[in-house]
Amino acid sequence: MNAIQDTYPDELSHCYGCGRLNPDGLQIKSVWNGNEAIARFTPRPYHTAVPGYVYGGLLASLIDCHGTGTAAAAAYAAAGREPGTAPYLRFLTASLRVNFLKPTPLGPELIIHGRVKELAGRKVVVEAWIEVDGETTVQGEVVAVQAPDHMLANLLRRD
Ligand SMILES: CCCCCCCC/C=C\CCCCCCCC(=O)SCCNC(=O)CCNC(=O)[C@H](O)C(C)(C)COP(=O)(O)OP(=O)(O)OC[C@H]1O[C@@H](n2cnc3c(N)ncnc32)[C@H](O)[C@@H]1OP(=O)(O)O
Repeated sequence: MNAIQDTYPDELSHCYGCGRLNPDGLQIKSVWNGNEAIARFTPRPYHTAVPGYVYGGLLASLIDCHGTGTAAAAAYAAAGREPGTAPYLRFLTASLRVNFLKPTPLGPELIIHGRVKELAGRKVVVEAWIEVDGETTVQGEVVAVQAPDHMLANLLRRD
């Protein structure tokens, strides 16, 4: 199954967290299964907080971009539309809350989960959490708001 980020148009694919066209970014891939979205990410040694543990800012970035990706996938599904089709359902982070429940070990693959708590109008509230070796170490919530048309129009204008 395609990741939602692989369906974003090129102009909206430069985000540090989730843009497939950002060679220095995290390039996370969120796959929607009809119920939740899952992304997998293995931190690099330079993503260190203290030796052996993952930097919290990276974990927040994973929650952030997986949250906006989950919102996009869920919004297309709710509208009965094919992901990535225009007019684009692309979401910005209005609010990001992250709780670090316990230290996240550096080395193993992280599994990032995203589920929709609320979807109404242009707003999607996503609960997200990070699992490593079967334990949840981070829990968060993203309020994602659909990018207003005037913002998209500026970026998508081709002249
Ligand atoms: C980075 C800027 C890009 C600009 C160009 C965008 C076009 C490209 C689009 C897509 C590319 C995406 C690239 C990936 C992004 C990955 C994640 C990030 O890093 S995003 C960067 C950090 N986030 C921001 O910089 C947002 C800055 N904030 C804003 O621009 C506005 O505040 C925005 C669009 C988020 C909302 O403004 P409104 O005027 O459209 O919203 P209203 O109509 O007032 O609210 C809609 C609903 O959302 C709720 N809402 C709005 N802000 C909220 C908040 N902070 N907390 C809770 N709810 C909030 C409201 O209560 C309302 O809810 P009710 O419909 O009444 O239920």
